[in-house]
Amino acid sequence: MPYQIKQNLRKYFIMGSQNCNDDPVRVLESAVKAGITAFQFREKGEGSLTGDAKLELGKQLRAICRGYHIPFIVNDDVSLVDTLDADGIHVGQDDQSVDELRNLFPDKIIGLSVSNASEVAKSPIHLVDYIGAGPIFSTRTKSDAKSAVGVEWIATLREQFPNLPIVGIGGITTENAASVISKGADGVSFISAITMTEDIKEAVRQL
Ligand SMILES: Cc1ncc(COP(=O)(O)OP(=O)(O)O)c(N)n1
Ligand SMILES: Cc1ncsc1CCOP(=O)(O)O
Ligand SMILES: [Mg+2]
Repeated sequence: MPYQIKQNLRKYFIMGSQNCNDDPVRVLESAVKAGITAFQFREKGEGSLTGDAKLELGKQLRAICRGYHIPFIVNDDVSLVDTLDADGIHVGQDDQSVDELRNLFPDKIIGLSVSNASEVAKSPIHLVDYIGAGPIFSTRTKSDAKSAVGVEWIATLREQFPNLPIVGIGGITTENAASVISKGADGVSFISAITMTEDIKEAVRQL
């Protein structure tokens, strides 16, 4: 794997066209130029593209990440991993199982969401490259998000897994990102902190 996963989790931007008021290609270009360290293509939910339109957008976003040498991770959609030559896939507890994904993609980055101790207990943590912990704060971006769990969830995970790459997600802003890192996360992941800002460069800098 050409990436240092902990370093690449530092400023992990997630986006689909449904999150953008502007052209998503321009939004991602601005974000990578400003210094994001990883990108997740999450074309999902109300207003999102499907079929060929989703694929075409994915190709453009993938090319941007390649040009800037940052990992391009696909959300949920296993069929896109090979088609877009993605660096990895992120799945949640109700998506395709990590065991199956690890068999399919022995050398790709696999990320898994965990929101509480019972999810940790039933997850093959040893098979994943990183975990997405959250929602840490309340979010309006994901309509079916679980309740916010708070920054202590990061501390709990860090105590249980001293070396596991951990990224916080959910309601992360320029104001609260530092509190997530101070509890032991390797990085922060965010959607609206970038897609809803007037100044992407400044938002990435502050994050
Ligand atoms: C980095 C990161 N962490 C968590 C999630 C959420 O994944 P999931 O629970 O599968 O929800 P959806 O994003 O699929 O709606 C994530 N995408 N990325
Ligand atoms: C995909 C996802 N998973 C948990 S919260 C969330 C949405 C994060 O969006 P935002 O950074 O705008 O709160
Ligand atoms: Mg999912």
